[in-house]
Amino acid sequence: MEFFKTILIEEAVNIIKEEFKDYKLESEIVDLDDAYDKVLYEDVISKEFVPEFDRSTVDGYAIVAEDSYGSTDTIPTVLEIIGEVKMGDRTELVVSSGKCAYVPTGGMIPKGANAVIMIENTEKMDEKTLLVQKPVRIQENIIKRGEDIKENEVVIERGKKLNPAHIGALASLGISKVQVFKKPKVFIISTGDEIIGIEEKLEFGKIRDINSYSLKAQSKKIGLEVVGNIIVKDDFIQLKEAILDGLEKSDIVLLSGGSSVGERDYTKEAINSLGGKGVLAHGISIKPGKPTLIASAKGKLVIGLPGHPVSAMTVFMAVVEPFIEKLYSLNTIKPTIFAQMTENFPSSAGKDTYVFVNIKKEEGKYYATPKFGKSGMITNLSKADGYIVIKIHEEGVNKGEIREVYLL
Ligand SMILES: Nc1nc2c(c(=O)[nH]1)N[C@H]1C(S)=C(S)[C@@H](COP(=O)(O)OP(=O)(O)OC[C@H]3O[C@@H](n4cnc5c(N)ncnc54)[C@H](O)[C@@H]3O)O[C@H]1N2
Ligand code: MOO
Repeated sequence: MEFFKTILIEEAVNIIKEEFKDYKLESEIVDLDDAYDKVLYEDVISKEFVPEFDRSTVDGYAIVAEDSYGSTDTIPTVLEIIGEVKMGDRTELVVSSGKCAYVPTGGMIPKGANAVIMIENTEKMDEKTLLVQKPVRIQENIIKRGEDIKENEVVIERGKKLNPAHIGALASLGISKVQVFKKPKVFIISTGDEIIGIEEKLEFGKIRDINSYSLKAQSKKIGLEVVGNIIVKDDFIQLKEAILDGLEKSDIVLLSGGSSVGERDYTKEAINSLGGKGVLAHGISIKPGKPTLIASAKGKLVIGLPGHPVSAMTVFMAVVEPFIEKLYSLNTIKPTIFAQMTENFPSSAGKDTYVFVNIKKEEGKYYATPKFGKSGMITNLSKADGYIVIKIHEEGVNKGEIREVYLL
């Protein structure tokens, strides 16, 4: 029987990046309302200043700041109120020393004024007279023209995954259509005689198809479009046809199950029968997830993930995600925390070990407790808060050690 020679995770990722370096994502124009979580295709360059005019950040009186110097409750400065700025209107008022004008929050600063004193730091004696009871600095409570965004400034760079704040920035510039990367398409195949659809009756010996669903969700999470999924039996012809169908409909085919070395593990054979380069690597130094296949069929990426649900998801995170990030030219910083291990956990010799953990926060400090479940147990992952990676050269992790925990 043929056994696999494992390669490092980094090598696996590099093989994929190198082999598929010519994969280029197309772009599409979408409405701003549909742009959230998509990746920007081109730098957005501002054609305007935001704000277009100097605005007040508070409700108050536009004044000449120097007039207020030394003002207190007991010795206020007396100013003449020359009028009121109307919200949304251009103002023709001109403020000079000894004068002031009322401005609402967001209102235009009249010419001559260089600060706004908050209403609560003043007292209006009558329609024409204001007492200023506190000093303000020059430019205090004013947002200057272009202070937020300048004309010709790169507002958002290509390759940014658009978050709600980006959407707001685009709205501030009146950009209602955005050019984003088209999502790469993925087709998902679950293999195994024992695998049944989740709505089918569960007969003894059968297993519900977890992987199609968890992999679809993981795919969506990282910006892939799932174009289809199917369950196939451990049958060479059926498997080959399913892969061919997947290759026609998508850019990436993900299989799970049948990637090991058992007698009914046809994945490798089926991929190799399609022509092209076929299997590029079989076996990665990762726990869980060692029996992974990386292949090229008809010029497209095919990944054979292990059948165990946690293994399949782990390999997806370790190998598929970095490739998709590269495709999108993304440079995401994964959210992590530093936590103290509450127990020892052994590593597997010759592998990067992914250890799922539960996190507790006590008196401002994080504690991570490793989970000892098996890779066939989905709750080992669904009940976890994060994971740590024990690198290949390390001898496990010790109680009391501080570790970086990747949050799930
Ligand atoms: N002789 C060896 N045997 C095995 C090795 C090895 O190195 N030498 N590696 C083990 C490891 S580690 C894993 S992981 C599994 C991976 O095997 P396969 O990828 O061939 O997966 P299957 O045997 O088809 O399935 C494994 C397990 O997962 C269940 N499964 C499969 N698909 C799904 C699905 N869509 N939803 C839910 N559960 C699924 C399946 O019923 C099996 O229980 O190989 C070991 N063996
Ligand atoms: O490595 Mo397997 O993927 O442990 O379960």
